[in-house]
Amino acid sequence: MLNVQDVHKTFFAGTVNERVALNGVILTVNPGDFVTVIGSNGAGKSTLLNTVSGTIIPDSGRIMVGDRDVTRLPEHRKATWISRVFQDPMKGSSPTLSIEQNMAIAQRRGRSRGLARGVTRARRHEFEQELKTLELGLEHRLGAKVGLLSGGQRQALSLLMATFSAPEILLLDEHTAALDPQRAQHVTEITERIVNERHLTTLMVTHNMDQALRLGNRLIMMHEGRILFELDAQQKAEATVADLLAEFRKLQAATGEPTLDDATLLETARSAEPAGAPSRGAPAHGAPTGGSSAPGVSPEGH
Ligand SMILES: Nc1ncnc2c1ncn2[C@@H]1O[C@H](COP(=O)(O)OP(=O)(O)OP(=O)(O)O)[C@@H](O)[C@H]1O
Repeated sequence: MLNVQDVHKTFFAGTVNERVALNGVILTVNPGDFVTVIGSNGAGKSTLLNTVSGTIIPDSGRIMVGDRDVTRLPEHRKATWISRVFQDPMKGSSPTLSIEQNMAIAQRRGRSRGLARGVTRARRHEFEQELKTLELGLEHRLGAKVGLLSGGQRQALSLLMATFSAPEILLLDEHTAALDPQRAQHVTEITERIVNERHLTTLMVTHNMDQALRLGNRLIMMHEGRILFELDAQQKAEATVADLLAEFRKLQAATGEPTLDDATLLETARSAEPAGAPSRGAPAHGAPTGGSSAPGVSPEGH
């Protein structure tokens, strides 16, 4: 379980460049929950993931993984419990090592340091079985250098490696955003399967509204460092991309600032329903989150 308790983070506090990135985030992700995270530009989505993973230490508040207080632990100390897949397919694996060497390291992650000396036949067989599930033919290329793989193959491998050690928390940071639509779709399907099969407790940031609605059992929308509203599984099932876009537009009207960046518009254009399609009755005013500092979806409250 992940428990984010009233976390605040301000960059360059007290200077002209001050940026409030997290402004009292309260979030409980229960075991097996798959929470998708959307939000306006600079809403604090990445900073939230960074504070959970340990890349950034919050100014105040607490982050608990199970009953451990991990607020001030650096990233490498959290690696046993928290895994992350980044947007950049180049980040999750070592290009100069083979697929099996990368997998061997991933398997040992958080347990001991250094490169596994050799890969036993049993482990190789295990790796092959794991790779088969990706349906990319990588099980036949265990000795190939990872640098030779395509972005999509590499991202699928990163995802597999990130989930190898059965992390208590899986963080997905726009992990399909850099892929072309077809590969993004494939990695999305793999994500859904792995998370479900392994019952992983997952937090996924995405600019793709369709993906945010289709995947997971909860959705949160962030704005200005807070969780503005949350949809539960039922509400998510009933909501449409058009409903989510309407929420962004409401925010834009209230703040006078653009809330949708190019990445979101592009991703959304790919997946949005035809203009004028009837809403499936989305809870346009999503349920207030259990601990959200925002009273509901209404931007007027901010
Ligand atoms: N390392 C940093 N140094 C200074 N300011 C930062 C840093 N990281 C984030 N910020 C600022 O904190 C705020 C939140 O940024 P963050 O990247 O978390 O938002 P986001 O929701 O992920 O945005 P986007 O969807 O546009 O990537 C922004 O104003 C951003 O400029």
